[in-house]
Amino acid sequence: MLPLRLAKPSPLPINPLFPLKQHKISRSIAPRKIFGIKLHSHSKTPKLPKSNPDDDVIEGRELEIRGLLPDLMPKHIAVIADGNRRWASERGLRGKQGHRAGRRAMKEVVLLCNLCSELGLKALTFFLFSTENWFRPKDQVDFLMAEFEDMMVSDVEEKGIRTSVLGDTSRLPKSLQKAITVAEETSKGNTGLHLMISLNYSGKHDILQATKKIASKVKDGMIFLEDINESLFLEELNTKCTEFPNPDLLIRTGGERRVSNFMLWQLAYTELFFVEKYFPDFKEADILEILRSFQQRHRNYGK
Ligand SMILES: CC(C)=CCC/C(C)=C/CC/C(C)=C/COP(=O)(O)OP(=O)(O)O
Repeated sequence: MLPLRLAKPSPLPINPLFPLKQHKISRSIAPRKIFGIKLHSHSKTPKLPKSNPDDDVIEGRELEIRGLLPDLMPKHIAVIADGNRRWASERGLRGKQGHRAGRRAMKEVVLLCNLCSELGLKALTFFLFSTENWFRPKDQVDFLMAEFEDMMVSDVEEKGIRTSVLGDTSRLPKSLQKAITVAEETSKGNTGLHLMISLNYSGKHDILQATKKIASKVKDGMIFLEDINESLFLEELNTKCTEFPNPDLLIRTGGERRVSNFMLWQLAYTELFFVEKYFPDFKEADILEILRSFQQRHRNYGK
């Protein structure tokens, strides 16, 4: 595991798909809103701005996205967005302000990953509320629930993004459950990035509930014991809503180096990146640097 301290970006790798024109990025495309943030694109799946020979402007972010290698793009990124309260406390702010700042940082990550979907990134999962988080002070839990609901209603407006919630939603406030159902229903046909938000999620619970469903199918004679294998198991996990359930890359901000009961089955061969920064300070440049670093890792899946 790499105790990643975000270092200076390494030189951009040459991208064989964009070898000649990648230094000329057009600004001329009219902006539209994604997740409350302006984006230069028109279509449902965001398009990277096209090169324009008459335009000498270099947009750093687009340039860096173009520098990534589509063949080595992760299909699924998972994020443990940690350190929001510590960020607030160090600034003499209240925890709520830290979570609001985290929400803004989350929008930035979602926006960037949505742009990366054109290069092959398909899914992004945020671990926002664990089954253990219920033990936090009630006013903090209530605030987070209200924020999650607001996020479902206000932020999940982006046309290309599909939203799903992972976890046992039955314990969430009824109004939040309703907002989740609406967000999932209205976005289910979207073909851009698949944003998965873990609420009241526990990796152990996910494995247990899958085991119970499989056991009951065996008991009812719907399947044989011999039918149980990894792919059948995956079909019963919370991540069954995506074609890419196993994250290729996990990012945890906030300096802790553990997975905290998150996607325990799905993380078996995930590349782990631990970032010292608190989540509200986690910016586009950080995720781009991690993507470049990920593309240089050798993955042999134990072979
Ligand atoms: C809509 C909405 C609220 C969006 C995103 C905000 C966000 C990133 C929430 C993460 C929630 C959470 C319980 C983080 C872990 O600890 P912590 O960050 O609370 O604090 P700590 O690690 O400093 O103790």
